[in-house]
Amino acid sequence: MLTSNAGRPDILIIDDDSAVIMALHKALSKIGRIRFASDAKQALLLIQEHCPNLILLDVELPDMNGLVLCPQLKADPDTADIPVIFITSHTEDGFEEKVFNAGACDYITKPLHPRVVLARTQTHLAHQHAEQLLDELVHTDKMTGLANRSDFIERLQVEFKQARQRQESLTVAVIDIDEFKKYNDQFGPLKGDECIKRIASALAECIQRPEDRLTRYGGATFALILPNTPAKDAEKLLQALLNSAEQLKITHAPNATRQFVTLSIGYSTLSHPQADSDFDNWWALVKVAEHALEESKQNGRNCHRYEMFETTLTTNE
Ligand SMILES: Nc1nc2c(ncn2[C@@H]2O[C@H](COP(=O)(O)OP(=O)(O)OP(=O)(O)O)[C@@H](O)[C@H]2O)c(=O)[nH]1
Repeated sequence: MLTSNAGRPDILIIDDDSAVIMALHKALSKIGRIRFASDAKQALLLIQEHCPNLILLDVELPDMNGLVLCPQLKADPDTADIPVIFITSHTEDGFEEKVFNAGACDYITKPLHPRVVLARTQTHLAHQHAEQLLDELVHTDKMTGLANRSDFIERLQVEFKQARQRQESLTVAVIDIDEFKKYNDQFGPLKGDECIKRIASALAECIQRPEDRLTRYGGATFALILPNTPAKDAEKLLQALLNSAEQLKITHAPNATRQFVTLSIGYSTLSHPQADSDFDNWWALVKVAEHALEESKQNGRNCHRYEMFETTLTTNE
């Protein structure tokens, strides 16, 4: 699903009363891009097309009660984080509780006061923006700007599950800078950091599909998740990664095996998973890829090695 651009928040109003829509539009058009839906069906289509930053939701919609729609949005990982503010004329006892139980972050009662609508909307947009920044911070490697190890672990679990549900293959590659200790010892840690950053950028440039995830897995090690990718397709990309690092021509330490800095890669693939299989040992796939990496180191480095992943086997680590 597409997400909204950070500059101008996308606000979705779901209401079938044109007077309410006009009033909300007037109050909020200066701070965001406003879209409308007059029923739940249309709203879901708009959300699917472009994920809004905030939703203003009427309780009584022609085709569904807002108190039913809101929990549906909260149950879907793609829409769970969108703040939902109810617009309502209900003031009876217990209603407030129902709204928050449905997953709303707030509610505004009619008649609408433009300044109150604006203030509440801005508060929740600011809160959502801060949460997004925090999430980015938690999942990003500061030095390279790539996703970090926590992101890798979380994403791999999601991709592993999806690969089984869709019965698609999933490839994981572990990529390591060769003899990096020698580089560090020769040129010092600052130059070492520079080298890691240059390699990270070169690798990132090779990744074309948005669903492929390159992460900094450890010090001088990267990991790549390739959803819906059989081993033979992964091989082409991995060769391109090896070439991209070599082409940087970063002079290695004099005692290193090669004149320029190179990479070694190990990879493995979850092939033809069964949808009903209860095998969910995603970590075993990483261990097999790591084992293949060791093989490539032993085979002279600057190469990739594949190792078959047996879903009947488990690792103790
Ligand atoms: N400059 C710098 N060095 C790091 C960073 N993280 C890890 N390292 C260093 O990277 C080196 C990795 O070396 P090793 O994994 O032991 O092995 P290697 O020298 O790469 O040898 P092979 O893996 O066998 O090719 C160690 O010297 C770490 O101290 C970092 O963020 N910056």
